[in-house]
Amino acid sequence: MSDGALAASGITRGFSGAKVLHAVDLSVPKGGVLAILGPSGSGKTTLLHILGGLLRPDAGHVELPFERPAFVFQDPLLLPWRTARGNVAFGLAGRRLSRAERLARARSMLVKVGLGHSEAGLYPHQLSGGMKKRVALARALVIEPDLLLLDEAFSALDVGLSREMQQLVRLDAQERGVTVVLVTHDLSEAVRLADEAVVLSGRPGRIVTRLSIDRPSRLRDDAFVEEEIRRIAGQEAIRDAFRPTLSG
Ligand SMILES: Nc1ncnc2c1ncn2[C@@H]1O[C@H](COP(=O)(O)OP(=O)(O)OP(=O)(O)O)[C@@H](O)[C@H]1O
Repeated sequence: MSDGALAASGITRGFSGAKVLHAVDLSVPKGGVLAILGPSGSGKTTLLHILGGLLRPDAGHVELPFERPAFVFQDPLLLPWRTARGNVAFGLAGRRLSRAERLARARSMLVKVGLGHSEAGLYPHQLSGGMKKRVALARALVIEPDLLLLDEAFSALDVGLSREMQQLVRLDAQERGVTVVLVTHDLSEAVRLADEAVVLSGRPGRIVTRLSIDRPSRLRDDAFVEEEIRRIAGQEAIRDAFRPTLSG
């Protein structure tokens, strides 16, 4: 593919002789949102790292036609010696921007993730887990990525905040045509945000089903999301992947 799509074919990967991913094929059109779902240990994070070029597959190929990929890792990985504002501005370090401009952009992105002036000056050890996650998201968005890779980016947030952050990503993706790949355990997050989802089997992870969520994401209200989850949850592959969540 040469139309700006992210494309992966035959992705296989193991660690110390144990196969974690087997022959995964997927593609995401430019500006599309793909969710990766699957049970714990099915290789979702490994696949995300391969799609972002952080890890090489043992076999297979990834086409990665992007200039500014940004990751939000499961662990926020903030620099402990920098404030929230400093951590976000750090993402802009390579740009030809004055320090004042970098800090101004960082401040404004922190406001978008709901962190005001006083929080912007706090150090990571002074931030709650949810606040750190928001700083990590701001650090990714501030560089105006053309590929955004999210690994459980909203998982430590309460429901309201998680929805707000999802909305922020959705708007950013729509306005700038960002391609987004997100790993999640939360089916409702996938149904709200993604155009397509792939579901991995237990280890070694291979794609057992693909779902498409056809309604434009801005038109997915709570009733649609609930109905779609019911429909999807009826599928056997999804029941297997989400057994602990769905039975709760
Ligand atoms: N760097 C590594 N070295 C050795 N084993 C690894 C490494 N990275 C991942 N693994 C193993 O690969 C398997 C898949 O891990 P991965 O984190 O990709 O799964 P996951 O589906 O994202 O899991 P979870 O949902 O629990 O986060 C696990 O058994 C893990 O222990």
